[in-house]
Amino acid sequence: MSDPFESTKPEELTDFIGRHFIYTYDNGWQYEFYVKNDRTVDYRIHSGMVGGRWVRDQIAHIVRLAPQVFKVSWDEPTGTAVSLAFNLEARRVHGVIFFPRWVAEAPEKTVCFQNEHLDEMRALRDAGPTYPRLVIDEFAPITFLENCGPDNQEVIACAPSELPAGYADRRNGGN
Ligand SMILES: C=Cc1ccc(O)c(OC)c1
Repeated sequence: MSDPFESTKPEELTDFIGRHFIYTYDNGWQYEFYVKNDRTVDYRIHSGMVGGRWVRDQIAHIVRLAPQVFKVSWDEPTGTAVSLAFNLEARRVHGVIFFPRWVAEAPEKTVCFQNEHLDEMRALRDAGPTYPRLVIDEFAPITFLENCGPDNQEVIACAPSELPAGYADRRNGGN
């Protein structure tokens, strides 16, 4: 902590692991995100360019940048790269997503429960085209936040469309 450039110690992630979020980017895209453990995230996309898509057990790089500020980064089987900064104190996320060209051209090809289509996604990634990438960065207020503990398999366990009506509006924050 005295050296801001030292890497994150496991105990510095305990505040973050197990957190379950819903947030809506300023462009209207709504995401639900669960920090399963220090290397793994699950998510569901409620609306936006790839609304309906959901993913479990995505391996990610997770670090603490400052007290209550965490960064989560990963590269998906589709070739889409994502980096998210969570500010728990301010209840705000900043997300950056780098879409390969083929996803920008046909986002619907990625709308599925990805875990059941991993080989297909890698084949589409390898077929491309990859460039030019579509880069989108946005802020999002966190409208729902709870702690579900680590390695909870019930948090992200069904498609967005299978959730009870109004689930994504279950707010516990003023934003
Ligand atoms: C593509 C996945 C994904 C998951 C959570 C996010 O907040 C996100 O923001 C761009 C993207």
